[in-house]
Amino acid sequence: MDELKTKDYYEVAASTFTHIRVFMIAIIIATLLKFVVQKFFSSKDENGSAQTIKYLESLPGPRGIPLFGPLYQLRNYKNALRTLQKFSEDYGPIYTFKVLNERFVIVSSAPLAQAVLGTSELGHISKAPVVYENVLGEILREGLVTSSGEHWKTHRKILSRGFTYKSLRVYCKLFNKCAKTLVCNLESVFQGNGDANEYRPINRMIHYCGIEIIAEVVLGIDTYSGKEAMRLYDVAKIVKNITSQRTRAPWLYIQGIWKLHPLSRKFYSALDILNGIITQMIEKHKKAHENSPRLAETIKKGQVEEEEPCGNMIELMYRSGFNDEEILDEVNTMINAGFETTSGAVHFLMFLLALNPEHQLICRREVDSAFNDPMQYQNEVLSYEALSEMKHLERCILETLRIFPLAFSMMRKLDIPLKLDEKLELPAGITVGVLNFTLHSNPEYFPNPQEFQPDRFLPENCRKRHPYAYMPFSVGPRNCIGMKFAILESKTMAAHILRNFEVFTNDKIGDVAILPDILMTPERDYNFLLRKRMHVTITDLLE
Ligand code: HEM
Repeated sequence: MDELKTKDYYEVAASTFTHIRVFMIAIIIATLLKFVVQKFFSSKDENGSAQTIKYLESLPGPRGIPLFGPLYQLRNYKNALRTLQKFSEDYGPIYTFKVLNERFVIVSSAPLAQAVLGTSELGHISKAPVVYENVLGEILREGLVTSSGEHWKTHRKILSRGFTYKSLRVYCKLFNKCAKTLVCNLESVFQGNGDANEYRPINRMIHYCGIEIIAEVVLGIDTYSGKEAMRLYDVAKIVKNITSQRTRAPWLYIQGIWKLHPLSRKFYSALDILNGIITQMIEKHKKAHENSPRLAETIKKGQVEEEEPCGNMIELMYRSGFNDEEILDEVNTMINAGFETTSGAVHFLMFLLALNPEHQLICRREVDSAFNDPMQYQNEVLSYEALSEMKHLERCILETLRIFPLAFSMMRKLDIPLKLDEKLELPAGITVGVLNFTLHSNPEYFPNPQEFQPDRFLPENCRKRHPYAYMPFSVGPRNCIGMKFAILESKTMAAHILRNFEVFTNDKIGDVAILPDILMTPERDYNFLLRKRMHVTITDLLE
């Protein structure tokens, strides 16, 4: 574990650049070889009728440079999201390009996005090839994000039971507990030694709160002990950081190069530790539930209500008859899909509320009225109902995810042809993608898209919008299973922060580049000043 300290990671990452020339040569040779093999020895080039191919060829799109297509235009990593945005503006709602022999079609209108993501006719079309298979596939394997077909369908149905209304009500207590620890941690930073007016990052503390929640909900780790969750945080962070590094360096997608790279050793050691923690928890739960019937059996016997709330997800998986490998894959998936997404959203939310104090004030009024109501705040827990009532805070979260939709690209490899409209059918074999941030900044759907306007999400305004114009959680059969969980968790963290602090920032939106890692990631953490609020609660008065 010691050898996996973040400092070491940066040292190793630095060595990437000393090897860069060797890798550049390797990548050029490898890509040339791949091109030659695909061009001359493979029949996998574009499927579809001559008419479709002609149509695809006629679509606009960045042609870029031979072999690498628009990768050259996207080489400036800090600007890459803006470049993709510009492609949509320049080439319209559907455009195409090729990288090596792979054809990509990108759509950025709501009806076309619906045709891609809304269909269940395709069975469950595979997730995007490159990143999913080569990079994320190593961690998530056959988990929900990366699997397809019957396996996906059965697992999705079972795992959905971990996100029902009854389960969410149970998690609410835990969200509150972890959010209170977050407030204590923030207090110790801003009220401890040092300049009380200094602006500081808070991202690490928000992320730590996120992992505590996931550790307890998914793995059943008791976060009161703190130690286990901290270990999980350290190791999950290393796996994630290295994965991000790899996403930025396409030559590391090539297994031969990756396996020789020093980062891969670090990656596999961290992954082993992560899998070790999960395996330990699986064994623990197996022991604890040795004598209780597996859920599948009890349902058959009609003894358990469908809607029984979930204790934790390992228990749900074990009792539903998943084997150890399946549990490992799904737990890794939930940790990766559920931890940095939500905490990243809270980080962006705090930033946007600090930039828009008038909305911070409206949210705070909502929050205070819940905290001051003994029916809504009992035994130091904001109830599920209280959180559901915080409508303006919810609109601020939705608006935050419009501007920063963390999981920004939904790519699909077509297993069978896909009809986009009456005239156009995309052939099997190509990769089609929807970039939600381009839809979210389309003035046709969101006038003045650069402005923070939570009222866009008032019910009357939502009704007027195409259902596929807004999709931070994707839409359709493969939408985010954790959407309600994420909104409830974000609300709880934000409510506790706003109850205790006034939030300021000295950063501006353009100061920090947003990087297209696996998730949208600010190039550096935003800086905040948190001023402790003085409030007297009804409970205080009664005491
Ligand atoms: C703000 C927070 C979150 C955002 C923005 C988000 C976004 C998304 C998006 C866009 C997808 C679709 C990806 C695609 O189609 O390629 C997705 C899928 C998924 N998300 Fe989330 N997510 C969030 C939180 C969570 C949480 C808290 C969990 C679990 C605890 C979770 C678990 C999953 C899983 C398992 C899938 C795959 C679903 C499937 O393919 O059936 N997510 N998420």
